[in-house]
Amino acid sequence: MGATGRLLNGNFDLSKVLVFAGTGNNGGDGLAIARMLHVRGVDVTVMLTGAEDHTSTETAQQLKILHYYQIPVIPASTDLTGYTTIVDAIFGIGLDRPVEGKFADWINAINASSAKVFSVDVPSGLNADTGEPQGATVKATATSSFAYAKNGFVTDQGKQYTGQLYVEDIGVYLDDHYEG
Ligand SMILES: NC(=O)C1=CN([C@@H]2O[C@H](COP(=O)(O)OP(=O)(O)OC[C@H]3O[C@@H](n4cnc5c(N)ncnc54)[C@H](O)[C@@H]3O)[C@@H](O)[C@H]2O)[C@H](O)CC1
Ligand SMILES: [K+]
Repeated sequence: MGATGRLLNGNFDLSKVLVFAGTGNNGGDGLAIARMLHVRGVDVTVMLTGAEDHTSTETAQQLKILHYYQIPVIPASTDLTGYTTIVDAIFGIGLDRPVEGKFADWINAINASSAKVFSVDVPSGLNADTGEPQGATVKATATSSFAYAKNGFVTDQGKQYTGQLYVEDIGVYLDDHYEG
């Protein structure tokens, strides 16, 4: 069905959606979701955690498309007033250190907001291998994980962060490296 389909399935109030995006490829996936919601008529705003010229190649490409569609892209903030759904695309499997400082402030604001939270691939801050939070960690209403459910999602602790877990087929498999 795809992550965007999970958002469109009726369980989320899409009156005013915020995509909270990091500058890595997890953010790029969030930007693609923002575009797909926008073309379906959803009011979407993007908050970006870093500078537009410091994004990964794929994320830069997605940003270009968002600008073409004139989807608002604003700097990350802890003021999340008015948003009915927040798409968490800050960190995915590239998390490599504890979440601190302004990232922790943003994640704490997401958790404190009254909006439902939909995490892209991994709840930001959760170690996808162990299911241990690495500092501030998003508590999602639902998570769409790409290709397979990460090991950390099936632990008792990990489950508390993913919420409802969906696994999306993106055409990659664990045995992709085998020939024939
Ligand atoms: N790998 C695949 O098979 C696919 C991945 N997809 C998506 O890509 C993300 C992973 O993307 P990546 O760019 O490797 O990492 P992230 O976006 O998770 O983050 C990288 C970014 O964040 C910085 N960083 C890490 N930890 C911290 C921290 N604690 N504080 C501040 N900054 C931090 C790091 O330095 C990098 O700049 C995966 O989850 C999927 O969403 C595709 O979907 C395709 C298949
Ligand atoms: K995420």
